[in-house]
Amino acid sequence: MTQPVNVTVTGAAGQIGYALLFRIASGQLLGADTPVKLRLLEIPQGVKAAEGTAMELDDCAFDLLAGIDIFDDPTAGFEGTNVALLVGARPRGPGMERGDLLEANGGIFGPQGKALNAGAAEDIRVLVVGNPANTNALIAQANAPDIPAERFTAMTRLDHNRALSQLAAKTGAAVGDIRNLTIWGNHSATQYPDIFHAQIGGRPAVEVVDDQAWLEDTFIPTVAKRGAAIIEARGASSAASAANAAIDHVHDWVNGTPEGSWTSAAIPSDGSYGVPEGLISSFPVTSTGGTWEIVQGLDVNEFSRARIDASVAELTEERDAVKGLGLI
Ligand SMILES: NC(=O)C1=CN([C@@H]2O[C@H](COP(=O)(O)OP(=O)(O)OC[C@H]3O[C@@H](n4cnc5c(N)ncnc54)[C@H](O)[C@@H]3O)[C@@H](O)[C@H]2O)C=CC1
Ligand SMILES: O=C([O-])CC(=O)C(=O)O
Repeated sequence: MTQPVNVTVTGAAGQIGYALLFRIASGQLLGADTPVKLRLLEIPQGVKAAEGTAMELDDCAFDLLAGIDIFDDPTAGFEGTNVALLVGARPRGPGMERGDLLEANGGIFGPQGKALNAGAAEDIRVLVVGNPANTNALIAQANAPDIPAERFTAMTRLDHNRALSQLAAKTGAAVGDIRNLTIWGNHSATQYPDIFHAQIGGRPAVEVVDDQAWLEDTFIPTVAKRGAAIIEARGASSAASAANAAIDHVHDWVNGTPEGSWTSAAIPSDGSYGVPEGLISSFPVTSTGGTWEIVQGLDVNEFSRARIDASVAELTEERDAVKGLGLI
């Protein structure tokens, strides 16, 4: 049997944690041949609930689950870890401004970055889910100077999947017939879901849709504001769909994206498409050999350019704010 892979999940006792852990343990994150050891990291108040989840994981008798450990200290929680899913974050409370939220999360992602730097395995890969995900990833990365910068990523796969589903519903196509959608920018309401390079059953998606008003007035805002719509409907933020997207992101990162198609992930910019180098921004990406690469050479029309620029401007502001707070 192959060596188990150590997977640390922070915020393990939260709603996304509950939707995520069972799927990791069943082999959906890394594949049906890869045993996993789960490391659940919580704050002290969350440890008891994490213990309950661990009992349930035991009760599933998953073949691939080689062990579960629970921690309330990041240094111990990230010791030897290969895959870190940073889900736990400080939600925005009443009256909190963006700056307050960034500062509160700096208190989480700064120490977690240091702990990853101190003890994670050589091949560590980090996915940040906790919001504001892109900038939290930047904070963790800045605190982990010995880990290659490209190992820090943030999740826009939920946005990507939401866009796929909306496009399928509009056109009557199967989700599996749609290729090469892109989410650009920040995981926030400024994100830009781009269908200009997408294909549906081999035809350009814009041609199949043939409805610019729908694109501008329905598709883009529906995808960008879906998180808020879920909160409104469910009384709680997306959890199972967020966990599903985290599984998709890491699975494709480790096992590769299918030939001839790309997905979306927020990864450190190398300056491509005019996104300032170092910002953790969503791009069209493929993965081969365990490394994300930005899809190059796409024409960006004026409509797309303005929207990409607006989201990237927000990311730049967030970066400047955390820099001002001394968090990076
Ligand atoms: N990127 C994306 O697409 C999405 C991101 N999110 C974000 O994911 C995050 C988690 O969401 P939920 O699971 O619904 O929240 P939740 O509030 O149910 O759970 C969060 C858990 O994190 C724990 N936690 C807080 N600080 C921690 C720390 N320093 N170390 C370890 N654990 C810590 C809490 O005790 C709690 O159990 C939120 O920030 C949410 O906004 C949610 C949906 C989609
Ligand atoms: O909007 C939220 O607070 C949760 C989130 O990130 C999403 O569902 O996309």
